[in-house]
Amino acid sequence: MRLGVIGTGAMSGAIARGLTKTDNAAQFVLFDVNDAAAHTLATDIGGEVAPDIETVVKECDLVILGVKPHIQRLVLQEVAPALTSSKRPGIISIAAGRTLTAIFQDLAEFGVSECPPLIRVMPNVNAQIGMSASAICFCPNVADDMRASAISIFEAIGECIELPEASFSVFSALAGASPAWFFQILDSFARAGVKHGLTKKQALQAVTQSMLGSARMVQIESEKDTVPSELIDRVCSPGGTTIAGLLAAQAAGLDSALVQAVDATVLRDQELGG
Ligand SMILES: NC(=O)C1=CN([C@@H]2O[C@H](COP(=O)(O)OP(=O)(O)OC[C@H]3O[C@@H](n4cnc5c(N)ncnc54)[C@H](OP(=O)(O)O)[C@@H]3O)[C@@H](O)[C@H]2O)C=CC1
Ligand SMILES: O=C(O)[C@@H]1CCC=N1
Repeated sequence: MRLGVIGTGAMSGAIARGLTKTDNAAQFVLFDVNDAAAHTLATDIGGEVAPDIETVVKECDLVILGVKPHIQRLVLQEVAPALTSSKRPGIISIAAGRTLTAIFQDLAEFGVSECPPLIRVMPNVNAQIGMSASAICFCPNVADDMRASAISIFEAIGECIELPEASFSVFSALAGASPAWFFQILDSFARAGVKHGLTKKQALQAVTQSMLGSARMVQIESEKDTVPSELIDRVCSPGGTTIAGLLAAQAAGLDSALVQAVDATVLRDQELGG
């Protein structure tokens, strides 16, 4: 399969780098206004750089639009002329907020009368190490084999669930944005460790391994229907250290800070939608 990428930045780069470490045999055709960015990625993954967007669209089976949401309309204007031929690639948007309807409305304004096969995916940056949590949804006209190809890409670089588009905003918060929050949480814990005398490296190693193990524990225990609150109780000894720390974190607004983070992300995602 020939996989096009328009906009070879942080997220597309993570997808491409992650995919080349799997046995998914995609051949990449890349384009970026920043020619150096496209060439760097091409060198890393063994792909080719196209001279323009039209070439990417004409040569590929699936094309990932990897530009920021506010740039997408501009890119769709350049994509549109190549979508009038009978062989049209699947267009995969990974942009936060941008709905399938908004994407088709833009294309229609640029002369595309019949909706092309449009696919929306919300991946995350951990795609680079095969650990993305991705959601996918499709326009009704996407053929079964194209759906399967798109799903196979995102399953190769982590987990991929089919989700109604209406749930994309909250998924974007919980899975698309959350890596940044977890990186922040790790960094904050590591600083607390430094405050108490560990080196930054020791502190980061301790808290990273603990977070990894805890996430895995939740995954494994959830198969037995054990919920996180039961796991919390297993750690909190009566009159012990953990409950003292947990209550202090809650008094400082831990729960409400996380809910507010999700609320703000959902709101911003919806603002970016049109
Ligand atoms: N970063 C993440 O973790 C995630 C991002 N996303 C989505 O992925 C998309 C890309 O985000 P991200 O990778 O962070 O952004 P980046 O800025 O890292 O990458 C975008 C790339 O597109 C290039 N570009 C800008 N304009 C054009 C154009 N007209 N034609 C071709 N290329 C262009 C940029 O070049 P230049 O830098 O020179 O402008 C840049 O190299 C966004 O829509 C975002 O919502 C989704 C999930 C997670
Ligand atoms: O910050 C953003 O808008 C993108 C979408 C999800 C993660 N990064």
